[in-house]
Amino acid sequence: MDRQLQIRILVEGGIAALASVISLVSLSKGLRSWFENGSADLPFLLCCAALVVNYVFSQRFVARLLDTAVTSITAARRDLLARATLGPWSSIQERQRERSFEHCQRLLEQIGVLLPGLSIAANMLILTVVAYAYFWTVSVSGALLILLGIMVLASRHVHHMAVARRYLRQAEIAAERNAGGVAEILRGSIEIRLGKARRDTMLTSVDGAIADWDTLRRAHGGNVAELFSWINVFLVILSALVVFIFPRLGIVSAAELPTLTMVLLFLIRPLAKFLNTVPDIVAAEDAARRIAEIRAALPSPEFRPMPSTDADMPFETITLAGVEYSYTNARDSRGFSVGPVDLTIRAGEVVGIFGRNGSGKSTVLKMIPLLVRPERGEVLLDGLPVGSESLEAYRNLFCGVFQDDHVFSALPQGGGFDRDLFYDMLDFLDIAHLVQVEADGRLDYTLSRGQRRRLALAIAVAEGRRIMILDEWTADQDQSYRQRFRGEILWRLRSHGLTVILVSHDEHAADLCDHTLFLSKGRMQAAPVTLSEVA
Ligand SMILES: Nc1ncnc2c1ncn2[C@@H]1O[C@H](COP(=O)(O)OP(=O)(O)OP(=O)(O)O)[C@@H](O)[C@H]1O
Repeated sequence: MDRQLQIRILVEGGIAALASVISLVSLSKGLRSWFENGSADLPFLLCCAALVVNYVFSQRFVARLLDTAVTSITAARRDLLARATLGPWSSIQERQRERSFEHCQRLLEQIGVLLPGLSIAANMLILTVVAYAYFWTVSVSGALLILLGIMVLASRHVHHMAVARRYLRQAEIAAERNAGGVAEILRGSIEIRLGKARRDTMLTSVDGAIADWDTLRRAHGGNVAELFSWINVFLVILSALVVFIFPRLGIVSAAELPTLTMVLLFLIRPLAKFLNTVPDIVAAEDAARRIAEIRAALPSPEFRPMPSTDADMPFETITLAGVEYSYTNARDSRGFSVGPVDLTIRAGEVVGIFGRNGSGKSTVLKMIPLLVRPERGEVLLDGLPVGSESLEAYRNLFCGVFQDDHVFSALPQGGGFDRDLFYDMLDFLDIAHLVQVEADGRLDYTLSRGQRRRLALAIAVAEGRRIMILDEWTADQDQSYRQRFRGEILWRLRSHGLTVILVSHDEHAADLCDHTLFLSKGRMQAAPVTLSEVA
């Protein structure tokens, strides 16, 4: 929030609160002079004018505060979206596993729900401060005594809020464990239903998190209830002090008592409202702190998106020059290293990457479109390194079907997507009768895993890019389709002018490639006579 806005909010809140107090004081004065002299036009007029000012400014104050908070939440949501779409792929994968994005969205939602109450509480706080300031004009000693009481209450508040913060934080961790466990149960819903031991283990773990959340939230409820009791007792003592004790001690005069009683009654309402909102303020403050922490740990966008990118950018070669990448592994101090790898991909070629499970094929494949950034070596496009300014255009050369592929619920709009070619590909891949495309591009289908990968291939082809990446596309296909892939499908991809980079365990696929790369334990290996010889 910029300083000018802060000042504006404070001034508007201050004017609203001052107008409230003026309206009350003038009403009290007006009533007194009406009873005593039978006329009180001026105070009543003042009261009405102050009420109008109060109406206008408190509305402005709350609306501006809400507006500012909503603007910050919207900015945070857009920032998360930018990081999710433009952040480095490998870090996003990592964060998604930690469910940071989901968590942030939930916290933002939580703040959104608390916002109206918080804005009104802020208005109440200013009102309380102004009403209290009025006390000083009537009785300094009375105001000092009230200050003493407020300080005692504030110390209880600080204590209870520290406890509340601790409970809320621990409850949030338990809720996260619960959500993570339920998500895992849903992902493994088949295995859970087939194995009692597995189900019992998961249930014990998730139920433990539920029990922890239950205990912590109950403790939080007890703590908040105790604080509310303190607030109630304080407000009763405060009223008794001002109305009964102060006049007897001569701290306020009998003439001032009606005005003070009115201001007091008026002060108690916003004070109670504000104090009761404090747990929500703590919860919102805690959520905002967690959001700030999560956002600081989330990777920033890798590049500035371009207004438009040439979907058909020509290229001649892509070269991996001595690229290397290492995974650190908490359980294995050696981790896993891939490279150095040298590979040149020429436009129009079919390039195959082969090797056993865990030999680093997918890692090399992801280094080609720079989804995984090599720690050493370079990726060159037509002999030139790909800088962050050309990263988006470079990545736009690629489409593909990856091992953990995702078929979006709707077809891409624009960007060179060829609907006719898509329908043609559905037909070519024998799934046209199983896929329905709605008028708005949404896809409606029920497909087996192998068929879903055919749909992913149809979409990728229709996207009209220059390079197709296929990571073990045939792994889920039946024998006849594997054969078809080696013949017809690969031929069809070539006929569309596509450069194909494929990872495969299929012995026969190597024969169809113009260029091959064999990997063993992350290192390049000379071409073996048969694939089973790859070490
Ligand atoms: N995100 C990661 N963090 C840590 N290690 C990883 C990660 N991804 C892969 N690895 C490790 O890197 C090695 C190579 O993985 P990669 O997926 O590149 O192999 P692959 O040859 O494609 O295997 P497969 O044929 O089974 O798909 C594996 O041993 C794996 O443990």
